[in-house]
Amino acid sequence: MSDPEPTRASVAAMIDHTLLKPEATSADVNALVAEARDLGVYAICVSPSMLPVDAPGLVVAAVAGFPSGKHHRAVKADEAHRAAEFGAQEIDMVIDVGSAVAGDVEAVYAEIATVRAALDSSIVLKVIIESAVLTDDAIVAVCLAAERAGADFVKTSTGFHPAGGATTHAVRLMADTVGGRLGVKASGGIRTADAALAMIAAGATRIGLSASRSVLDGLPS
Ligand SMILES: O=C[C@H](O)COP(=O)(O)O
Repeated sequence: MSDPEPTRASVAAMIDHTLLKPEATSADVNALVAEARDLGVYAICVSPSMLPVDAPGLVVAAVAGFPSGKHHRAVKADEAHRAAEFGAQEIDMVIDVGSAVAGDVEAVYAEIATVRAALDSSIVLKVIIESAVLTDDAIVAVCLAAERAGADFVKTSTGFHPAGGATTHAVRLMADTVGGRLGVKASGGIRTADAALAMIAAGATRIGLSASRSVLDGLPS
């Protein structure tokens, strides 16, 4: 039997409603929380400096090593640990993409494992791989390293890289590699309902969006 057609509510339940702009203020975060409630999304995702966030009923995610990933692994681990202390239930960490490009998968594994070790096992760890700058082989290798290091999700993109964000090709490859064992989060540049539905059809189990309202407004209720 085929899966039921996604609805506004079912897609909302997969969304991390995201605000990661450098110029974001506390008032902007409060507005994000209010909109998240109104839209019925799963989680909000913010920068760690904006924690704690008063958002009862919503999962709170924060990023680590964002957006470049060019932070020492100990810094990412400390940032993730502190974010969890300040209420984050999920951490979206950026890998050192250069290590992945260079084929140094063990370096990528080591930094993910370092962040994982800094977090209670109840904290969901998502690994941002910046798929737009990786070859297919590198995407597969990094996804397998993330699984080995104890990540819960692999995630396509920061949304801040000039090479681009999520593609259905990358999501499908990531889902084919670790789907069913790890979640797959599509994020970066998803602006329409059709784009979100294409990501879900390709295997995404979570969608990261700053444009949550306009995406959901394009779906049937
Ligand atoms: O991590 C999530 C992304 O930053 C969201 O990107 P977006 O603003 O292109 O939706």
